[in-house]
Amino acid sequence: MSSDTTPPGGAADAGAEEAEAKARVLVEALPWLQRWRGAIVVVKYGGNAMVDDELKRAFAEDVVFLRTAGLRPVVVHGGGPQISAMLDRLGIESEFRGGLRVTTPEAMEVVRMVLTGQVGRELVGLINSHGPLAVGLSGEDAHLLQAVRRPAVVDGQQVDVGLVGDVVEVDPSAVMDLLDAGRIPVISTIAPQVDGDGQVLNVNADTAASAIAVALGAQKFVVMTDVAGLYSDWPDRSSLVREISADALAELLPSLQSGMVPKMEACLRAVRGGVPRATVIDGRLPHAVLLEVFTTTGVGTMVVPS
Ligand SMILES: Nc1ncnc2c1ncn2[C@@H]1O[C@H](COP(=O)(O)OP(=O)(O)O)[C@@H](O)[C@H]1O
Ligand SMILES: CC(=O)N[C@@H](CCC(=O)OP(=O)(O)O)C(=O)O
Repeated sequence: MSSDTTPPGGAADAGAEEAEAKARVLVEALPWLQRWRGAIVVVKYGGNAMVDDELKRAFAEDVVFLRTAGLRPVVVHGGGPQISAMLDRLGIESEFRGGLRVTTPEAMEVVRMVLTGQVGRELVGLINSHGPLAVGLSGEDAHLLQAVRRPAVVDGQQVDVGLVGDVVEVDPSAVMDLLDAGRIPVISTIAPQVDGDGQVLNVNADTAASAIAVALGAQKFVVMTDVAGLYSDWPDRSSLVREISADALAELLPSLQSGMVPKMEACLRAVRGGVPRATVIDGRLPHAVLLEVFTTTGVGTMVVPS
């Protein structure tokens, strides 16, 4: 409240400036609220946002915000660090080859337990602290995902990595049912093996998320990571890419390394599969999802059709 004892240019002006800045932020969101109303947005939750308690809560708020603003968010989560921690605790060795976890039958039991029983449950709980919104499901539910076994590629050679798969079929009907009921589906990416007699496979969560985005006809696909986005000349920090076409990304892909490869491949597949926008965002930033969806500049690297 203003007071006649406030000096000119003092607290009253500062208060007015702050109010103006807040109003600007809200008004900036208006065209995006209009544009994304009713849109299915698939968010791959991962990286730091999934291990830091404050970032976890901020992410849950973002998803509830999206839903409340009339969008239809679908969350697909990873859990690599949590799987590694549990395997360690149980004294089960775990190594990655060509970016994929070598998955023995014993490790597969842990992958399933951690993704569906731990990471998924925690996220459902965080979202549901805002209301009865989130419902967790795994790729095993209602034929959501089906996969075939795949090898890793190391130095150009195929290497057997055990119970690891690639998604070949998505039946999104269970997810659509939940969306139609106003819920927020939270998906863990365990996939039954095609003709596998009940065998389940460990699939990369970025890749599975993009297959789900395509099958749902999502209008937007967002992948969280722990860097500001894609760098064309990693680790040169001045080479951050704000927007890239699918064709330019396809050209750049062979030169990329490590964890960025499945993320950018996932974005490329999503866009080539008909999703108009795929963005890699910095999950270290609190409320990165809100900033991406409701501001004009967005955050991270956006992949668009060529
Ligand atoms: N061209 C690049 N642009 C951005 N990050 C890159 C690039 N090449 C390699 N990286 C590395 O990839 C990491 C992202 O992959 P990863 O650690 O697997 O992600 P997450 O844990 O979020 O799934 C970044 O933190 C960065 O260290
Ligand atoms: C085959 C394979 O490597 N699967 C991954 C699945 C989890 C995942 O992808 O989690 P992030 O998104 O957190 O990395 C794994 O076992 O770690």
